[in-house]
Amino acid sequence: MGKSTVSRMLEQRNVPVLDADQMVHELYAAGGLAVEPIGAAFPTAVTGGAVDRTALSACVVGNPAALRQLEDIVHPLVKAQRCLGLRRAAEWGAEAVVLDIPLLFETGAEADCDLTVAVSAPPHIQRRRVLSRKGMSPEKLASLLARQLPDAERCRKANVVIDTGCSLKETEKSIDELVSTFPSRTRKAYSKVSTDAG
Ligand SMILES: CC(C)(COP(=O)(O)OP(=O)(O)OC[C@H]1O[C@@H](n2cnc3c(N)ncnc32)[C@H](O)[C@@H]1O)[C@@H](O)C(=O)NCCC(=O)NCCS
Ligand SMILES: Nc1ncnc2c1ncn2[C@@H]1O[C@H](COP(=O)(O)OP(=O)(O)OP(=O)(O)O)[C@@H](O)[C@H]1O
Repeated sequence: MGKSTVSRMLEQRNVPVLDADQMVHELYAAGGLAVEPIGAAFPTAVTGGAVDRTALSACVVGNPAALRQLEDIVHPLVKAQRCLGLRRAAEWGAEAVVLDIPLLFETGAEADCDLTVAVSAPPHIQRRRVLSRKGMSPEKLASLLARQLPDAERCRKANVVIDTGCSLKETEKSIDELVSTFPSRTRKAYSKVSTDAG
């Protein structure tokens, strides 16, 4: 739907973003906290001390119970990382942080949010974009979509909907409008931290 693209646009405007998918990547890398429990639950999914996403996908795609089992391992670890990120952002003086979460309403994470934003595109555009990706198949798409709220319901629940069924330039404009509603200290604080961090 363009969630990561919108996240990048927000970061370019100096808004701090905590990206759940990226956290999962870190948790699955060698030394990551998810490697051991995933190895215990799905032995074929760990190779060379890291999670092999293709092998893990094969274990959970088309198997809702296995996907839930995986989520029970991963989601608490992601939540802990998120709390750490939020604490750090508060120390920096950020007044708002964007949480980029694929399963926001599905996991109840919206309870931690003051404002919710759904990134949405018409189904035929979503399908075309997703299926053009390496490693994606109609079966995998169906399996992941089955776990997600229907788009119309997600949009109904969100406070703001960003429609990405348009040009990137038009989406940039929507993001400018959205960011103009955020507290200005968020942007200033984050620019300072980015500089401090080198
Ligand atoms: C199933 C896995 C191995 C597939 O990995 P792969 O690299 O092939 O795909 P990727 O992670 O990019 O996901 C593809 C799309 O599915 C979405 N998605 C990811 N996990 C889930 C899930 N549990 N339910 C529904 N959609 C999901 C992603 O946001 C993305 O849009 C991976 O997504 C995973 O480990 N998921 C479980 C962790 C999870 O729930 N992550 C999302 C929120 S923290
Ligand atoms: N107007 C638009 N807004 C956002 N993305 C667009 C737009 N037009 C085309 N795209 C393209 O659609 C794709 C969206 O992919 P993106 O990774 O952002 O989606 P996502 O929802 O984060 O998916 P995932 O959660 O699977 O990573 C990108 O290749 C992006 O360039």
